Amino acid sequence: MAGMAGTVKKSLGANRPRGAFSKFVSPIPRQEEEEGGASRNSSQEPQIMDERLKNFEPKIIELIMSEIMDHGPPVGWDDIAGLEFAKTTIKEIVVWPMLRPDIFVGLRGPPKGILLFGPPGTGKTLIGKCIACQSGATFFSISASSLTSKWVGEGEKMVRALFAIARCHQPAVIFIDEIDSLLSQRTDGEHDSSRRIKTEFLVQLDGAATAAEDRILVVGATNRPQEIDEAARRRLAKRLYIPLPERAARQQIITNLMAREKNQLREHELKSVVATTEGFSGADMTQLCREAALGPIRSIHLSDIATVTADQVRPILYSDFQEALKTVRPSVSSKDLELYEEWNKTFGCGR
Ligand SMILES: Nc1ncnc2c1ncn2[C@@H]1O[C@H](COP(=O)(O)OP(=O)(O)OP(=O)(O)O)[C@@H](O)[C@H]1O
Repeated sequence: MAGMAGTVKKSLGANRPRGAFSKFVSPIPRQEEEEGGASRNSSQEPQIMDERLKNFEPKIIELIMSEIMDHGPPVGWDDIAGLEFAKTTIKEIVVWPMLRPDIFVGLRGPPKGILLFGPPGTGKTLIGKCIACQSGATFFSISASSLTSKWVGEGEKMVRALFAIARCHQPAVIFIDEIDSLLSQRTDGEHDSSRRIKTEFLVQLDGAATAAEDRILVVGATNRPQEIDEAARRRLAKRLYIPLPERAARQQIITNLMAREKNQLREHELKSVVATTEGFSGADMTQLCREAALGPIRSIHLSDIATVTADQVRPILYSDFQEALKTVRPSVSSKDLELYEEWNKTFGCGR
């Protein structure tokens, strides 16, 4: 994962800038609460340790709160260019039900798991985060490969603790990147530990699905949907294709990014960049803009770089984009795209 959703340092138990529905009570004491606790009226303190977490090691809870619970800046629907079908579907099937659980009951009940699939860098993580922000939910974001590699031997416990903490912070969105590495259909040669993590994950997913009152949504993201086995596919009932950005979306990405920079990109020049970037992902577009933004800096004489003032730096020009296009290439091959289209036709829930 890259970009705005991933760059902000996460801090332990910090309050998140969320919507009106947001709520956050840290289940572990914060530093100042421990230190200053004696001098305050302790009867007015909220109950800090949630009963439901008492069987988990504080170390694991702390790890999840600091590394997995996301406290970054909020993401709105307008920050995500294009993807109108996916955005509309998601608002209807998950965001509204999270905001109005009273009317989305019975047949209108939300799915407990959805799958976002498509090429890398197309905004899957942004969508996951946006769902959480727009529904006032706590956002937990984890890469499945870190469950199997980073926390060797702890993966299973992590999964259990993650769902338990999410249950204490409802509504909650658990975003699992590279979910294919957790739910792959490969069985031979599969390590015992990864099989146990997978089993635990499916148990937790089923648990969340049967407890109708739990407002926990699992959002899985993958660039390799064909690796996901049938059992997991069935549980992630809503499967949405997140394709490469179309022309209008590519234009919006450039416009949004350039709005914050000094530039002299004219309308027809913008259109020309958009036309030449067919096949670029959202992440490629962002990379292109970053590269073009370096153009004005590169044009400064090396001996002046230490003394130049910010307003002496020239605006970003069309020629900077032309130069950037020589080095930034699309990262997704057309062969890969065919695979996604094919999988979407067979298993996707959409157009
Ligand atoms: N549709 C989009 N609108 C705006 N920005 C986008 C879009 N898609 C991608 N980006 C840009 O690319 C960056 C990477 O996107 P993101 O992490 O959401 O992709 P992803 O699909 O989750 O990729 P991966 O599969 O590699 O994790 C974003 O932070 C953003 O800067």
